[in-house]
Amino acid sequence: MDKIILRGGNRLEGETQVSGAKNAALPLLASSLLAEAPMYFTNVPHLRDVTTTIELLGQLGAQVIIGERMSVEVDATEITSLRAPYELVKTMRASILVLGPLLARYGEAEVSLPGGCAIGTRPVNLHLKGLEAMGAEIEVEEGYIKARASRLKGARFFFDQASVTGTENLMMAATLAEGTTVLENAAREPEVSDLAHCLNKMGARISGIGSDELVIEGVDRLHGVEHRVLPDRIEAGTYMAAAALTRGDVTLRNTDPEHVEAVSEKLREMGAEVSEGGDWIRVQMDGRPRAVNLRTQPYPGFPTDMQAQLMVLDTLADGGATVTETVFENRFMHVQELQRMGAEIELSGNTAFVKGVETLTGAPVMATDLRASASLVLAGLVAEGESVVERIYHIDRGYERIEEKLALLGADVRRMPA
Ligand SMILES: CC(=O)N[C@H]1[C@@H](OP(=O)(O)OP(=O)(O)OC[C@H]2O[C@@H](n3ccc(=O)[nH]c3=O)[C@H](O)[C@@H]2O)O[C@H](CO)[C@@H](O)[C@@H]1O
Ligand SMILES: C=C(OP(=O)(O)O)C(=O)O
Repeated sequence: MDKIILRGGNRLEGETQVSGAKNAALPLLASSLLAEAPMYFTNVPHLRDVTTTIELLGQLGAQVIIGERMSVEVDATEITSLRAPYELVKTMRASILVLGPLLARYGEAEVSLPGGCAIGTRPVNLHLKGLEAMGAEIEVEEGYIKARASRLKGARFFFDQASVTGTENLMMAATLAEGTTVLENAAREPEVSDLAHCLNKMGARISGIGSDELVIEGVDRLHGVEHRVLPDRIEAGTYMAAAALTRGDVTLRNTDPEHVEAVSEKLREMGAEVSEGGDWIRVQMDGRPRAVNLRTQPYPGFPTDMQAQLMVLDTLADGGATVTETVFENRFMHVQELQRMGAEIELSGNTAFVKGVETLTGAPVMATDLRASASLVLAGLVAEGESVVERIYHIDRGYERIEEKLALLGADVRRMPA
C-alpha cells in the first residue's frame, strides 16, 4: 500500500487549482442511467471513487469513454444488468446512488446494502422508505436491496434526518415518476443542487433547488446533455486549512467561495486573512491560530467533511476548543493518531476537547477514513521531523494528486509506492 512521507516545517505559498467535486461527480455519473442518450461530463476529478463508479456503470452495461482533460462520456442507453454487486458497493457507499435511477427507468434494481464504514453505521433506511412511498416494493435479502415498481408514483416524503445521497437518490427517481413528488427537509448541499441543475438540463422539472423543499414533476423521458462538475468545496477547504496551518499564503483557483463560507469564517476566527473573488480564494496567515470551537452541521453549516482538518489547527492553537460532531456518530478516527503526534485531545461522546500545544512531532500514522487521513497529512506538514501516513488509498478516494499539489506549494512531501 502506498504511503505519504512528509517533513514538516515548510510554509505553503503560491496557487493551486481545485478539482471537480467527488460528491457531485458520483451522483452525476449515476444520473446517466436515466438518460436516453449519452451524457458528457467535464471537470471530472481523477479519483478512486470516480473509477469505481465508472467500473460499476460498466458492469451494468454502460459504455464509458474517458476523454481528454477530465471529460467522461457515459452511454447508458443499452443496459445489460440491473445489479450493483457487493464487491463494488463495499468499497464505495455512493454506489447506492444507482438504485433510484435504475428503478425509475427500468422498474427493477438489485443493489448490495452498503453497510457501515469507519465513520459510523450509515443506514440507507430513508432511501428505501422514500422509494416505498413512491410505490416501490422493496425486500432486503442476502445483503441485497431488491426493488421493483412498474412505474414509480409521485409522493410527498419527509426526511426525518436530512440526507445528501438520500435526497439525490429520491430526486433522480422522481424525475421519471408519474405525477409530482415533494421532498421535505431535503439536503441543501451544493452537490444536490448541481445534480438538480443537470437533471433539469436533461428535461426534468425540479423546482425549489437550493431549498429544503424540492418539488419534482415527473416526465416521460430524459435526454443526454453536457455538464461541468462543480468544484470540490472539501478539497478547497483542506488546502485552505493547509495554508493557515503552515502560516502560508495560498490562492485557490476554480473554486466557489460561497460554498466554503462556513470554513472561511472559522479560519478568519482563527486569525487567517481570507479574501475572495468570483472563482478564487486566498488564505494568508501569520502566527499561531486562535482556538475556535467547531460544531458540524448540514450545509450551509460547518461541514462534517472538514471537521478533522480544522481540528488540526485547534491542536496547535493558543488556548482550548471543543469540536462537536453532530452528523456521524463515530468520526474521530484522527484523534488517536493526532495524539500520537503530540496533540492533547480528550474525547467524550461526540465532543473532542482540544488543548493547543506549541508543536506536533512527526510519527508513523494511519487512518481508515478519507478526511481523517487528510488531517494526518495536514498535521505532517507542520510536525517536527518525519511523518509517514499509511493507507493512502483512503485519500485517493477523494483527493486528486494531493502530494503533487502540496509539493508545488512548497511542502516537503512525497508518495512512496508499495
Ligand atoms: C457521496 C457523498 O455525497 N457523501 C457525503 C454524504 O454522505 P451521505 O449521503 O451518506 O450522508 P447523509 O447525508 O445521508 O448522512 C447524514 C446523516 O443521516 C443519517 N442517515 C442517512 C441516510 C439514511 O437513510 N438514514 C440515516 O439515518 C446518517 O447516518 C447521518 O447521520 O453526505 C455526508 C454528510 O454531509 C458527507 O459526509 C459525505 O461526504
Ligand atoms: C464521507 C465521505 O465520503 P463518502 O460518503 O463517499 O464515504 C467524505 O467525502 O468525506
